Amino acid sequence: MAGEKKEVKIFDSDEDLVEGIAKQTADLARKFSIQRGAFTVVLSGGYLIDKLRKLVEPPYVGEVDWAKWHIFWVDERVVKKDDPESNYKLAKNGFLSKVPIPEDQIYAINDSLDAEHAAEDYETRLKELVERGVVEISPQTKFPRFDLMLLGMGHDGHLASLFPHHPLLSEKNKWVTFIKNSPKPPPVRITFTFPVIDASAYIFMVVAGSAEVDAVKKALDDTSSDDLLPVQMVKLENGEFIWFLDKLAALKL
Ligand SMILES: O=C1O[C@H](COP(=O)(O)O)[C@@H](O)[C@H](O)[C@H]1O
Repeated sequence: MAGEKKEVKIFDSDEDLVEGIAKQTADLARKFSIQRGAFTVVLSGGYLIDKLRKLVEPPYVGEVDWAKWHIFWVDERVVKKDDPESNYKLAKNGFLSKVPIPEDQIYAINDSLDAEHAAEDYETRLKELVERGVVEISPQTKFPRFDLMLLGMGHDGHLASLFPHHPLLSEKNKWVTFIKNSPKPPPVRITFTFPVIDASAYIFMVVAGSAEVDAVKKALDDTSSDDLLPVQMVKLENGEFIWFLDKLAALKL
């Protein structure tokens, strides 16, 4: 695989969508666990977590080698882990508490730090995991290369905490950065940068329901615009970007 491969999958029902996500995630988990003895997975917040619900049911829950999984967040709100706004809490309640991933392989942000230091701390911890060979490094760009990012998109086309027209869209050096004026509350967050997202081996972009129908249309049909949505700015250097859409999200395609 060289460059970016794109695919759009449209599912007739929510059940088919969650089944499709579970099957392809389990297939990738097997592939990477065998190939490299680890499977590094990056989660977003939002309703993505609910769409992982089949993975925690038979047959997947019993077949997946959860001990190989390492969990990261593409973005996190700078709040305590038990705050209702926490992406960690969302994932813990909806997914992580239902599968036997070792606790020390779940890399939540340090919620005792302010945004700037939490971002620095997360980047330092990622560097240690690269040193230990848990997280791969892109040979081309030297940014960390995660096996799979399971992501959602906002109705304004944002992914992670990379919002339209925000200066963070042009961050080229940092792995993890922070934002204090997020247009979507809460305002203070940390986020992976584009170079990290672009180094991924696989991205599953999961969009369901009608709220993002216009963003999906623009993202997929209006690729030559000079006003690109953040999701359109992803350029995988050597990876596969797969859209998982339900019929409502794909209605205008
Ligand atoms: O604030 C956020 O929003 C996006 C999209 O969320 P959704 O509720 O529209 O699914 C999410 O991907 C991101 O992780 C989160 O912090």
